[in-house]
Amino acid sequence: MSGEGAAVLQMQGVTKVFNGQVMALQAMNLTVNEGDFISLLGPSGCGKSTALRLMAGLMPPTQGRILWPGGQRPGDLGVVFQEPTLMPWATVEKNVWLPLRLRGESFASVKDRVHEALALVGLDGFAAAYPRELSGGMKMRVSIARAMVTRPRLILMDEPFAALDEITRQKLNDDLLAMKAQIGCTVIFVTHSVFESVFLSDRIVVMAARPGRVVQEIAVPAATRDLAFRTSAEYAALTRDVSGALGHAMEAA
Ligand SMILES: Nc1ncnc2c1ncn2[C@@H]1O[C@H](COP(=O)(O)OP(=O)(O)OP(=O)(O)O)[C@@H](O)[C@H]1O
Repeated sequence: MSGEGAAVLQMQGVTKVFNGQVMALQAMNLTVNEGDFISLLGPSGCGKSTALRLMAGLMPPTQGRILWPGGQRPGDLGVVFQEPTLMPWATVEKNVWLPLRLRGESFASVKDRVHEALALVGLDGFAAAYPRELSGGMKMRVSIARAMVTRPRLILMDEPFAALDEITRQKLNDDLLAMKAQIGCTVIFVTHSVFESVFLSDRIVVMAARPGRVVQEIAVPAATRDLAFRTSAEYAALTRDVSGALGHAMEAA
């Protein structure tokens, strides 16, 4: 499902100014519908992470409003950052347990859910491993399992695959779409990569810097997201369009 559901999040004229002088985000409007996969794409400093942190409720906007029409609150969100941020002293399963532990759930009472989340990311055989025993891609899978273990309706991802090699990144892109389909969540995904944004998204929000702002929204109407799409003329044409929009955004900055 993509983009056909009810609105889950609305940003209305959201502006964020840091220290009274840095306009990190200017008058951002965005409606996120249930089931959407939306990418925020733009150059460094255009306010992508600021937008995500505002959505997560980690700080308030300076102006404007963030509405949750379905009644969902920031506490129901899953968040994945560029660094996997795992606890090195804890096993994989204990890392994934963390959000449930913070809600007061004992490990024994949620062990099945933890293992389900690990199966979802293809790591069911690694529950007892420590982070140091895992590759970069596997650590990111653990981080995604930790975000999904509470079965949030909305997952915010801040350049989660930027530090990974291209092959691992493509595999995680494929797997992320499969996981999204399996748990039926909505995803907002920050990236610098035109290719990644076109492959993953229903809509791409192109942003420019100084001040950080939205310059264009581009729909990606592809019916399937697989190797055939990745190697199609349609994909090549879409990446050309999005690259062009990004080029304009950078000239305008
Ligand atoms: N806590 C803060 N205090 C002051 N300025 C900040 C703060 N956070 C972000 N900024 C500034 O706001 C602007 C937008 O930053 P933000 O991190 O949102 O951009 P970004 O598009 O995510 O960049 P990148 O792709 O490099 O992560 C930048 O000029 C940044 O320096």
